[in-house]
Amino acid sequence: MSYQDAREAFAAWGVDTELALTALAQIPISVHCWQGDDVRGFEKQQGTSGGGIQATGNHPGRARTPDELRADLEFAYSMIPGKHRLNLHAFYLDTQETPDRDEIEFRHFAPWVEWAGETGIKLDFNPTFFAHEKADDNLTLAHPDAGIRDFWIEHGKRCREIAAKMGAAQGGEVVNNIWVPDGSKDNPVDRMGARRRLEASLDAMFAPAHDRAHLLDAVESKLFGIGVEAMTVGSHEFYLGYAIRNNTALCLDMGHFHPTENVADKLSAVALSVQDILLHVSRPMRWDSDHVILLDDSIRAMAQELVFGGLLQRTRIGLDFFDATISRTAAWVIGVRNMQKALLEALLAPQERLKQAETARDYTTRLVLTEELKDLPYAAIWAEFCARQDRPTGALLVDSLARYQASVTDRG
Ligand SMILES: C[C@H](O)[C@H](O)[C@@H](O)C(=O)CO
Ligand SMILES: [Mn+2]
Repeated sequence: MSYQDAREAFAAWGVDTELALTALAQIPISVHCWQGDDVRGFEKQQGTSGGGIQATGNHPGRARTPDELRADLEFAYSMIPGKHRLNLHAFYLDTQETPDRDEIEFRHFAPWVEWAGETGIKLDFNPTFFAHEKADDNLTLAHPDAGIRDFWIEHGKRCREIAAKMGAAQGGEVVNNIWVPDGSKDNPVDRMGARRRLEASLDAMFAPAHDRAHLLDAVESKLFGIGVEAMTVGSHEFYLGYAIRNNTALCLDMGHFHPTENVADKLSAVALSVQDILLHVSRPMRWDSDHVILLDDSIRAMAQELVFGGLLQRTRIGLDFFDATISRTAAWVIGVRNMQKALLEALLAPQERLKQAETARDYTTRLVLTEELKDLPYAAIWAEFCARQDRPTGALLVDSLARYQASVTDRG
């Protein structure tokens, strides 16, 4: 179907496709660097992946150096319409030096900052509280040993400083998201002690003030991980309270709740108490398995809540998945484009009409509408969005992804 025909089909429902296309072009997605190398990072001394997160698979083409990762990212962005961001983890530093986590500085990320300036791809940041000998027992900020807590507090402080400097360099806000793996494999007897230690460590880490225009602190909760099945210290309730008390952003990772929970439903609930929200859009399969996101009901529901709830302005959309069984660059492209497609569908919905039916308690009309809307020609609008930004769709996309993958398969 042509764009013009599709545009008329939506106009018949009172929807202006041009407005939707303009809105979609303004939604940045923070692409997670760690899909490119299976969450290994570029420190000279490598630890285990740790923290209950693990990429599985051995597809050829893993980025082994910062240059390879940047090349892969540039290719991925060239397949994705719109202007997006890069979410960098601290252990992706790019330097010949070997600073420990409590010694990293802004200069260790200079090549990334330079690249961001050249490409216009702005950075977000994350401290790395895993893959390190001082995190081997899945305790960092909540560790009973004050020396280990201090080590990680220093890491967190330095990351906040680095992120704030990145923000100053790129002229805007950098999200610095904190996730710690801390928890307990078996039933603990002093949950309160662990949570008090985590709270005190976070307080110490957040004590230095930074310009809010350059730094947005976020905290990420989790239900459980491999090796911390009995308790995660930084649970949802813990961080929801912490974010409210301390005015930080709250990060909701779609893989960090019970598999039957509807994470989209949480957006409007937490938005009443928390100003800024960060999403880690992911696809858990039976557990926090971090599969590449599909254009499925969970993603559609998330996008609809963002749009219908008027939450786009105060939500930063980041992705979090890593699959080493398929082309890593294709994984990025598929995942980001699926998030965009879900947002486009939500932007193309006759929102007021749907809400009117619900307010009038006319649930029959609401149901007829939601089901009939599924037949609208979204693909033609998406194809137009890609065409206007010179991005491929369909067979052309498949060919481009395959060609790039073939060019990196001989990496050792
Ligand atoms: C690498 C990320 O920081 C990590 O995936 C974290 O965000 C997470 O979700 C841990 O389960
Ligand atoms: Mn996450």
